[in-house]
Amino acid sequence: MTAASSNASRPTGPTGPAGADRRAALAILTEVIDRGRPLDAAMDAAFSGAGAALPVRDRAFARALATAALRHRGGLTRLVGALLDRPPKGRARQMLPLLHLGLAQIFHMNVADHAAVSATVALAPKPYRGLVNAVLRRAVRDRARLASLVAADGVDLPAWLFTRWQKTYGAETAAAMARAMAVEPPLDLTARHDPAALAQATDGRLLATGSVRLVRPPAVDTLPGFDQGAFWVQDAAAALPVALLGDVAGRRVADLCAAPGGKTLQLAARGARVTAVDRSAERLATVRANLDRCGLDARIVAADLTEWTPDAPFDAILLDAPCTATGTLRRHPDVAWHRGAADVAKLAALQRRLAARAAGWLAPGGRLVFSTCSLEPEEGPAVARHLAQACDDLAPQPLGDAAAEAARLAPDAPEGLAAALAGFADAEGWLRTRPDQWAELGGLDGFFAARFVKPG
Ligand SMILES: C[S@@+](CC[C@H](N)C(=O)[O-])C[C@H]1O[C@@H](n2cnc3c(N)ncnc32)[C@H](O)[C@@H]1O
Repeated sequence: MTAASSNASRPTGPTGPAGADRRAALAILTEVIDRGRPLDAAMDAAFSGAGAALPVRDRAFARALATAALRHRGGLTRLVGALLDRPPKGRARQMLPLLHLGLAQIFHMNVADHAAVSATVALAPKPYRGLVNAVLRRAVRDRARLASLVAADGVDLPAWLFTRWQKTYGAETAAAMARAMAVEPPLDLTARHDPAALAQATDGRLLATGSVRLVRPPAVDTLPGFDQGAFWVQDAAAALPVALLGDVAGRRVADLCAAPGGKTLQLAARGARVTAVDRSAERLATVRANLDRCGLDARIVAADLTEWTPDAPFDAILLDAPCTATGTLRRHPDVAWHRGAADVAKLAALQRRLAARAAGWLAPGGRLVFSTCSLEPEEGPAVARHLAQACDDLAPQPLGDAAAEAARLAPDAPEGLAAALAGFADAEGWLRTRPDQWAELGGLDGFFAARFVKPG
């Protein structure tokens, strides 16, 4: 196991037929890599139909294995290159995902070498068993030499992304971000009412910002309070943009680009009269299901925001815009391989367009927060600057010190939230979180948020 291990290991519990877990992992990885399917969708597909019979323990292992193979894809590709005399051609290329799975177990998981090798070889079609066996055995034998080949900073990420991060954040921070991306993240929950009670009930850690953090959690729907809607899953950084809107109780609030709904739930739980807009009816069904589970309500509108117009202005607006999501690679490592530099430019243009439209829907005296889960400056500070320049009647409200932030928060905000927000301010006063921050607590997703006010 290398220093950047996912620490993923086999959970306890009954198992299904021999090899079913690794076969599911192979199906997931093949869907993601060969067919460009998002990891979550590929997992849903693998665990439905015949896959629904797979025991919880096998599912967890399949999920951990496929995720580790994607999280370390850059390094695994390099390892395969070093282990094969020449790149595989034609049908032999089909063995690549299998080799990645085998090597992920050997280098990044707590799996015994003999089990990693024999169970992976068993999945190979007969003509390729010898090849897979030879490659994996050689990997075990040469582990120390090979580990040094994949020890370089950023080796697991596609070059387009790591080079960008080095340019934007500097070599040291980019390396720390890449290291943080290689580690299995904790599970963060947002409480509907009482974060302290939720932390106690789930044996979690109450963070200064009010989120509850669980390291090595059981399945979410087995946690106490799930059926009663006491919480929803939301990274601690993803919960911050709503806090920037301050006290929303009784206010008309637009949640633009709302699905799957973490921020809609936060707003509704704080007493806002929420209009949640998203163009995906399918994803809005998840918002509705989560609202129902938590006993909350919101007006849901399925519409394209480049065309939709509200019938009256809003007291507050959150625009959590579509983005490359490079801040969420800890949970969605597939994103790095499905996106490229051209997507950054394309999505940044859409963000500018949506932000300018949203600004026109804000009532005088209202606040607007623009956010993305991207680490790319074009999808954060550049959009915020553009909005400030393009809209005469909108003023940026930079993050201040802890006292200034405390005065802007809702009266029942968690005690440590104002200081935490102040600590996340970048040089321009926008909110910027990075995966290497709060490392001792298990890290954070990368988020950007900019706050504006429309003078009354
Ligand atoms: C980053 S996700 C939003 C996450 C959400 N705010 C949350 O906290 O759960 C972006 C969303 O934007 C939606 N979207 C993308 N383009 C859109 C458009 N032109 N109009 C409306 N929604 C759009 C997508 O369907 C997607 O659900």
